[in-house]
Amino acid sequence: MTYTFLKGHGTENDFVLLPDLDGSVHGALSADEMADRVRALCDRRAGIGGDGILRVVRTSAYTGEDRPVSDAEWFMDYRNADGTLAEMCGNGTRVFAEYLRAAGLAGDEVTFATRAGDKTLRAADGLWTADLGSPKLLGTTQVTVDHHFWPACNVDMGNPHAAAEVDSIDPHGPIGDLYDSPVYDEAVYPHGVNVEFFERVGERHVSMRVFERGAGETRSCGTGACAVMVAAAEADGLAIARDADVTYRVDVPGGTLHVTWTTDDRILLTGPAVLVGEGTTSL
Ligand SMILES: N[C@@H](CCC[C@H](N)C(=O)O)C(=O)O
Repeated sequence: MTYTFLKGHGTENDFVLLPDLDGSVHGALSADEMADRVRALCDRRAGIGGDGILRVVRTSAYTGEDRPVSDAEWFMDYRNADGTLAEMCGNGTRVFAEYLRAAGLAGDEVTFATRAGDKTLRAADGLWTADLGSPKLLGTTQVTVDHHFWPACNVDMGNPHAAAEVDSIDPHGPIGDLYDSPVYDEAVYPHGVNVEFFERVGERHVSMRVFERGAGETRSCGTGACAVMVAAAEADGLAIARDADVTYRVDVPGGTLHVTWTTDDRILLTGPAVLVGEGTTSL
């Protein structure tokens, strides 16, 4: 059986998109079969290659047990490259919105369902801004690489994050190459965690690297950038004492994102979304 795919990315966090509007293409697969298909598609040598999958399906046509309760027409069915489900993907929301717009299924503003609730995105000046809702600051935890350890801010952006401020994110420094997951507290994160390391570049300007749950080190992570911004803003005393919207620039290996924390406690993620091509596959 062949089916259509597209390839896209947001600051080089790259995805295979699977249009499956009425659920008839992938909906009949068992959970294990779908996980196998995701791994095959995301394989960078034998497949298309990607950090994850964005399946585009009508909310009413999604047959998974975790079907969201939502009036939104479209559901962003996100899966990590290793086949696991994830609640949220910030860069993915922009690429998903870009696909809907390019396919004539939405305009410059769209709301769709995700496993972390409905998300609204708006396009302006060639970028998309995603309203990712309120962050949850859950205290301090610890992450370790080799014999180095750092305190990290536990931030829930719909998916779990540990954001650690460090002196340097240089791969030749203590963080190293991030081939393996940093060690984290499994009691705090029983379902795994995305680990971000960030360093200060200037005022309200940071640079980060990330080890993503289910994907390894990636070139960007949108929710990770939001978690980093929240951690930096908290350290800067802006988590509570915020009398105006606050924006941080977050540099990632694949580009630049901007994250705004509004006075009404919402996180807005702004960045690019690119569709690079499409084709058919039988993977
Ligand atoms: N890259 C994404 C996050 C994707 C999901 C993550 N790996 C998880 O398992 O929570 C982003 O841009 O937010």
